[in-house]
Amino acid sequence: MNILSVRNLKKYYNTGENKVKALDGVDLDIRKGEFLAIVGTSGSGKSTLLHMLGGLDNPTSGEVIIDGRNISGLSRDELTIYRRRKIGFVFQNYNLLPLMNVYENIVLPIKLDGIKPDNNYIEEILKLLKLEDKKYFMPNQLSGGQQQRVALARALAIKPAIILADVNWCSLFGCVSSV
Ligand SMILES: Nc1ncnc2c1ncn2[C@@H]1O[C@H](COP(=O)(O)OP(=O)(O)OP(=O)(O)O)[C@@H](O)[C@H]1O
Repeated sequence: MNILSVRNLKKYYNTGENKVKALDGVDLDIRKGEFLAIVGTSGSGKSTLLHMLGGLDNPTSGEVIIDGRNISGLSRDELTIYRRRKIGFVFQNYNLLPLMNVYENIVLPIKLDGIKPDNNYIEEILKLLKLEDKKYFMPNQLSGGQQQRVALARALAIKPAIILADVNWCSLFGCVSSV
């Protein structure tokens, strides 16, 4: 079963005289449980694709079907709810709320939905991501990698249909950096 399908997806940006064809007819099928990494040079359209898949921006044309539902047909309000329940996002800058601790950040999307968090499940995720001793730490007390894992924990906590992660190669696979 396909959990995500994309049909002839286009995104053209019009900036004055210049038209940028960031996506020009993308087709994609991803099955349940499948992991797909999209790699490409800077400016090749990865973030644009991610935004279209997550319903964060409207495509020029084409369809995005998540878990059997064509998100192009949803109203803004329906899309907000669908996104919160079905799609886990991990943004490149993590988007953690600085005045909330690790636990509060993780359960925020669940609480926004008016649902009581399943604390046993949250504990499982914290353990899986080696964050159990950081539960009450504030984001600024965490390393970059720990912050990224909190963002992943928050994405997992809603038990989403898909997770969309905008991560860089180094933070995923590790690389030597010099300052
Ligand atoms: N809001 C916008 N208005 C106009 N052009 C845009 C806009 N957003 C992105 N673009 C253009 O679309 C193209 C794709 O950009 P995008 O951010 O998707 O690339 P990317 O592959 O994610 O790059 P990077 O790896 O550097 O983050 C670029 O040429 C960029 O200039």
